[in-house]
Amino acid sequence: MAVPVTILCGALGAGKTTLLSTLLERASDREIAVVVNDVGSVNVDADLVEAHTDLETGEEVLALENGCICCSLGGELSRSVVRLWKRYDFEYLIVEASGVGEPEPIAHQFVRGPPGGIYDLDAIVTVVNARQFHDTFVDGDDLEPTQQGPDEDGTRPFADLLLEQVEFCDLLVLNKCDLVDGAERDAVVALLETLQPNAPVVTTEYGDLEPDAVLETGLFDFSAARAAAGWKQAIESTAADGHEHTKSGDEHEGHAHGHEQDDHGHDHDDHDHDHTHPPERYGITVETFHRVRPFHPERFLAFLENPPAGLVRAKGLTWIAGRERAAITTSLAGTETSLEVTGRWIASFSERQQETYRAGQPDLAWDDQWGDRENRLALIGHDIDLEAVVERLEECLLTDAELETDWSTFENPAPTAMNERRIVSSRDDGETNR
Ligand SMILES: Nc1nc2c(ncn2[C@@H]2O[C@H](COP(=O)(O)OP(=O)(O)OP(=O)(O)O)[C@@H](O)[C@H]2O)c(=O)[nH]1
Repeated sequence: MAVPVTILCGALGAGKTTLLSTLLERASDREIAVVVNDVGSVNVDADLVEAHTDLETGEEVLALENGCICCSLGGELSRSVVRLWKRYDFEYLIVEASGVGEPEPIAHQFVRGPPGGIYDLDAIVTVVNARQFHDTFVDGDDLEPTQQGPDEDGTRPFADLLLEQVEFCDLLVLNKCDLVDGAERDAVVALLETLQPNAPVVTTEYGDLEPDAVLETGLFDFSAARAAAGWKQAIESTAADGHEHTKSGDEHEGHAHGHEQDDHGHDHDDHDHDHTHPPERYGITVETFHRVRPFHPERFLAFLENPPAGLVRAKGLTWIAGRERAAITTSLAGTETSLEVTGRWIASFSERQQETYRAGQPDLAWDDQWGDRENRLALIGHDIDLEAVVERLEECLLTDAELETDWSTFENPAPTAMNERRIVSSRDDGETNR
C-alpha cells in the first residue's frame, strides 16, 4: 500500500516545525517518518523534531543538508524518500519544506517522480503566519528584511513565493492567531479564501491541532491544485466567457476587462456563464484586465514600480511591446513583481507551426492582427477601487499613435529569453503610493 504523504509548506518562521512537533507528539502511536529541509538551519529543526520523537536524524528523521528541496528535486529529495521507504517500515511521511520552497515541484515529485509509485500524496498543507500575512498583504507593508529568506536562486520575490504557497495547497493552517485580533484574523481568512478558494482554512495558535485535522485528509488533487488559485479562476472564467476578445483598437468602447459588477457582486452582463466573483468581504475584491494591445514597457514598468496601495495580487500573461515572441508572466505580490518569460506567443511561430498549435487548442482566442498576443491579468485587491487600477493599466497600453511607431525603439527592461526573469520592486523613495 502506498504511504500517504503530507507536505508542510509555509514561510520562514510561520510555525511549520511547531505544528510538526505537535503532530508527532499527538500521533505517537503511529510510525511517522519525517523529512526536514530547512535552508540554513537544518539541524536546529531536525533536533527540535527529534526532541519529540524516538527517531534519530539520519534515520526516520531525515534532514536534507544540501540546501533547498526545490534545487535538489529529482535528485536528493526523490532519492532520500525512496531510500527511506526501502530501509524503514513506517505508515506515514511528512515532508517539511523549506520556507522558501515552491510547493508545486515538490508535489510533482510525489505524483510523477520516482517516489510516485510508493507514496500517495495526501495533502499540501501551507502554514501561514497570521501577523505577517496581515501586515504584508492586508495592510500592504513591505516585508521586513529579517522576514525574507533567500530563494533558490536569489531572484524570486519573497512575497510572490508566500502567495504561491497559499495558491498551490490543499489546506491552509492559519497560525500565530494569538498575534492578531479577531477582525484582523477574519480579514486574513477572507483574503486566503480569495487567493485559494478550494482550500479549507484552519485557524490555530502554536500549531495546536489534532493530527486528523492535518493528516489523512484525502484533499490532494494535482490538477485541481494547479487550477485552484484565485487569480487563475478569475482569468479562466473570463476567458471562457467568449466575449472577451476585442479587436485591437476596440478596447475603449468595448468590454474587454471581464465583468462589470454592481455593489452586490453580481455581474451586469447577460452572458450565460457560471463566473461569479467571490462575495466582497472585508474589502477584498477581484477583477480581471483583458486587452488585445501591448503594454508600453516604460509605462508598465513605472506602474509596477509604484503599484496602487491595496493591490495584493496581480497575475497573468502580459504582452509588452518590443517583446513580440515572449509571453511574459507578470506576478505581482504586494510591493514586488516578477516578470518571467514563461512561453512564446503562438503568433510568433511560422504559419505552419501556428496551424499545428492552433489545431491542438481549438478554443484559443485569436485576433486577426495580433494572434494570441494579449494582456490578461487577474487583480485581487483589499480596500481598493480595482476599476481605477484597470484605468491605470489602460494608460500603460500603447496609444493608437504608438501602435504605428517602431516598438523596438522603446527603452525596454522586460526579459526576452525563455525563463529569464526580472524583478521589479516598488520604489523606496517616499513617493510611492504604498
Ligand atoms: N506567538 C506565536 N509564536 C509561535 C506560534 N507558532 C510558533 N511560534 C514561534 O515562532 C517561531 C518559529 O516557529 P517554527 O515552528 O520554528 O517555524 P517554522 O515555520 O518551522 O520556521 P522555519 O523552520 O524557519 O521555516 C518559534 O519561536 C515558535 O515558538 C504561534 O502560534 N504564536
